Amino acid sequence: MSTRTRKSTHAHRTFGSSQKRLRVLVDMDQVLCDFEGSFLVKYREKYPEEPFIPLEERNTFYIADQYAKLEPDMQDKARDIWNAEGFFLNLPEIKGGCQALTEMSQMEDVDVFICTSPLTFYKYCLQEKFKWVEDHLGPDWISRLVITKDKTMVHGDVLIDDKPRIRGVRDPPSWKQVLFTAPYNQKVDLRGRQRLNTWTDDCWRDIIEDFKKRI
Ligand SMILES: Nc1ncnc2c1ncn2[C@H]1C[C@H](O)[C@@H](COP(=O)(O)O)O1
Ligand SMILES: [Mg+2]
Repeated sequence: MSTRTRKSTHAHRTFGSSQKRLRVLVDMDQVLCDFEGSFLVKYREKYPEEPFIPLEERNTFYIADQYAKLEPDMQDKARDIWNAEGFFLNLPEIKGGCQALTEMSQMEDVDVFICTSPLTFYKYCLQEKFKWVEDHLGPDWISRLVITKDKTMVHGDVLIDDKPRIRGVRDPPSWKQVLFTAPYNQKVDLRGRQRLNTWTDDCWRDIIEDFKKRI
């Protein structure tokens, strides 16, 4: 079979139906991959004498914004950590995330895509995101990876994402955000959004079932 006509069982099953299906978009950084935890470990290894911000005291989405307040050059030191080769590739999984994604993709009438934004300094980040997905979820998921600077441009019913405020050219976006809990979003106004605290219980399943009833 040629590459053009070959379809994985997964893709065939999910794209072939005319029935209304729930399209779920799932973010990577701090939803599937532990960006914050890994940053802190690597930062402290590289700068053991410098001040740092413990995870529970992180209060801005962008790490650099909070580190800039410590000392003027701290945001550059922080940026060097995630701009380095291998940072994205070696991010540990947020516990239970890949298992939940696999199970979600097997739910009836649900299509799951990964939707993530790259760094503007994209030299390593782009290819490492693809490799991370292949390593942790398998090669079939490569065709389900959407990398965009503007998530509002991606069509979906639900976006599971940790970013407190997601803006882009489309306002409102087609999707409803489910806010995945992270240290810096604990106190934000939910503005009608649901929250998902963890992948390790079955709450995500209840949220998806609830959205299925609404489409
Ligand atoms: N907590 C974060 N601090 C700094 N930069 C971050 C953080 N989480 C994600 N990022 C980076 C990594 C990505 O390139 C973009 C957007 O991430 P996304 O999880 O897709 O919103 O910002
Ligand atoms: Mg994120």
